[in-house]
Amino acid sequence: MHQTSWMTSTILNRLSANAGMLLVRSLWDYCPEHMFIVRVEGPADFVIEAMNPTRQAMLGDEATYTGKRIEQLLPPPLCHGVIANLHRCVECASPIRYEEKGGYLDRDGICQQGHWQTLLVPITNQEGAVTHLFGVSRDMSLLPEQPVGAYSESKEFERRVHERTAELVAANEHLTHLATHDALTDIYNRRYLLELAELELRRASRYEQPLCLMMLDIDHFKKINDIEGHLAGDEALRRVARTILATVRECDLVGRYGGDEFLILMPETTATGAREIAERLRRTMTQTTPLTISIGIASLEPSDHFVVDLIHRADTMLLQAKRNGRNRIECAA
Ligand SMILES: Nc1nc2c(ncn2[C@@H]2O[C@H](COP(=O)(O)OP(=O)(O)OP(=O)(O)O)[C@@H](O)[C@H]2O)c(=O)[nH]1
Repeated sequence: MHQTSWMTSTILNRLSANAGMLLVRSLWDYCPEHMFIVRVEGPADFVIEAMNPTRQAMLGDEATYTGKRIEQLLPPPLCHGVIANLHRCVECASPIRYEEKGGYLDRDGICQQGHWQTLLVPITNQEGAVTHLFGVSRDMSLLPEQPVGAYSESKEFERRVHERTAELVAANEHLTHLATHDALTDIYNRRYLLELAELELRRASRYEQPLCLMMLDIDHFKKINDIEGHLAGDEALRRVARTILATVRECDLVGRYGGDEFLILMPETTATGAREIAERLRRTMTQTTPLTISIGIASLEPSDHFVVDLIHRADTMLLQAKRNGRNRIECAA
């Protein structure tokens, strides 16, 4: 098996367990390459378990990273590329090499462009299942120093390639943002939210975790358009989006479903928890804006196979909230 072949090789085989541990520890602590360990929670679900000091120096303290999922730490589209490679390594259950580029936030929260060459090694349990992935990444943005005066043309060429690559990466990120976000409110658009929601639903079903969906709609929104004009209507939609983002948790997925309807998918949240968040949102909306909202909540049931099942129940509850007088919350039992 790949994962044990190095253990049986010559010199390591002669080391005592303690010396072996010291060797691993020295490599981890002093290696100038980035090292990390990721826990495999599902086919497309990966949690950071550890990062060596080199990686922490670039991205932030271990405490900021450990226990977090890749998509919580890296912005799209970089996180999609990373998850795809992690998934590929789990699928083939053998080491893979790849290059990745993209924007990320450094330890000071500043957006940087990264370029890494990574070796990913699967770690299996006794049953042969891949439980963790060990990665070593070389930071390709750290180009080797060249002698002063020499290769100036190639340096200039490299500088232009870097500049061009950075422009392309930025343009690519911009296009990805346009394709995944609603142009008016800048929250997720319907298509992308539903795509993410299907993944969340599969994950929650598989691990039997609670999941709730909130559908909300502005009360008498048509009147704002009719009386104050469409620009005022647009501003009301942006305001609702901002209020939602400021009220829900970071891991909740917020998107515009269409018109004045918004969806909020809340992972690891029970119906009771969702009702509390919905009540907070309803109250904040009435206290900080001239608007009121109605909310329908549905929680994941074992018979749900697709997000549309949840949407259907949340929509029915929303309709009930409207019928029962608006500015209220209804939750599917
Ligand atoms: N300004 C603006 N209006 C929009 C946009 N998309 C949809 N609308 C309007 O949103 C309104 C939706 O109204 P409804 O949800 O059907 O009804 P309502 O007035 O909110 O009434 P209740 O939902 O029953 O409380 C319609 O007038 C649409 O024209 C948009 O992007 N901008």
